[in-house]
Amino acid sequence: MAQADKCQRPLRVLITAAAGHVAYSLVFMIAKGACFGPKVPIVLILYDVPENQDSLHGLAVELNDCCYPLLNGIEITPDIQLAFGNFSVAYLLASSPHKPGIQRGDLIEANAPEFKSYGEALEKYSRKNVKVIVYGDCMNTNLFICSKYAPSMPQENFTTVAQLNINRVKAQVALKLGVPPTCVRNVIVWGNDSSTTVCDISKAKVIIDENEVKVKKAIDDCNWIQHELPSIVQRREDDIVDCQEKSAGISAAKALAQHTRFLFSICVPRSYICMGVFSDGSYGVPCDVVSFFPVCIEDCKWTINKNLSPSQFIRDLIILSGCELEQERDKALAILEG
Ligand SMILES: NC(=O)c1ccc[n+]([C@@H]2O[C@H](COP(=O)([O-])OP(=O)(O)OC[C@H]3O[C@@H](n4cnc5c(N)ncnc54)[C@H](O)[C@@H]3O)[C@@H](O)[C@H]2O)c1
Repeated sequence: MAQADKCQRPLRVLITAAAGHVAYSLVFMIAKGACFGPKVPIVLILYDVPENQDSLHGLAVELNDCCYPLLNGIEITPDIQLAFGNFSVAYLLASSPHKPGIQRGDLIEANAPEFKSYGEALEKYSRKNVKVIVYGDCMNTNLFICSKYAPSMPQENFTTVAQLNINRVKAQVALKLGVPPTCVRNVIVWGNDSSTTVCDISKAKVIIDENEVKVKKAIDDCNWIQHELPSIVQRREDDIVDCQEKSAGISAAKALAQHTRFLFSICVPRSYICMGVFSDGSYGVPCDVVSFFPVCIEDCKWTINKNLSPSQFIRDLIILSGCELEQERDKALAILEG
């Protein structure tokens, strides 16, 4: 196994809502090298509300007891200035979990002030070259708000995570075709992370009996592809919450780890990569919203992949999801600015 580089300065990684369910799985992924690779030493900065500092202490004890060679330190704080004052990568996890019966508007209302305060803290206390990964319900709108209140921070520094949606599509396609999910590639998701997320398998391929074929051809069921598959993926989080009364934890952390490895070019993908990034108007998505797009990564910098030509059916769905993003952005701004 690769050894941690003892000469390298540890990477300082901030996690917000760190006493929560998603963070509980994520910290172990980071500490064992699943996010930044097996050679990068890590200091974790765990930020949560004062009432949950005991949980953070318990988490730190568990992490220490794992004896991960990469983990060089754990800092725990309810102080936003301390948390945001010295880090290189932040996972800004939303604190309002999805619950049965909760409306999307309620989540926007709960998240907007929190991500405003994260944006203000980034602006005041953080270096301008940090990378910020935003995750959780309404993540694309949360990123928009966070970046708006951190105006001197380049927009390229911010991304949201589309990988869980991609993994969910891959898992369903694999199930339908009776193959392992690793045989499925080139799934794309566009738009918002909501009931309008666009699952696009028009370019996806699958290996069946050692031959790579188009997923569309292998499935050959237009209704399943256009309606049933997106509906399963969009309902997935509700299904999990209904069963275990909390959000997805392990699968969310795995998606965050994959996103990180792509973003920092730690692994070279065999497939399209998708992320939530600021729109430049590509594919008819309005400018000034954050949307899932296929992206290319070079030297840890993303650019929107503009070489794809989605079908008219997919284009219409992307535009619909873009309209929802505009509405959510405007709702969040109205809450914050009156
Ligand atoms: N869409 C999906 O598929 C999916 C999957 C998993 C998680 N999620 C989302 O990810 C987010 C995190 O989920 P979770 O299960 O970890 O939530 P959780 O309820 O387990 O944890 C939330 C944490 O946030 C903390 N918190 C509350 N207010 C805070 C504040 N002002 N500042 C900092 N921390 C604060 C709480 O103390 C708690 O530790 C939620 O939005 C959840 O819905 C979405």
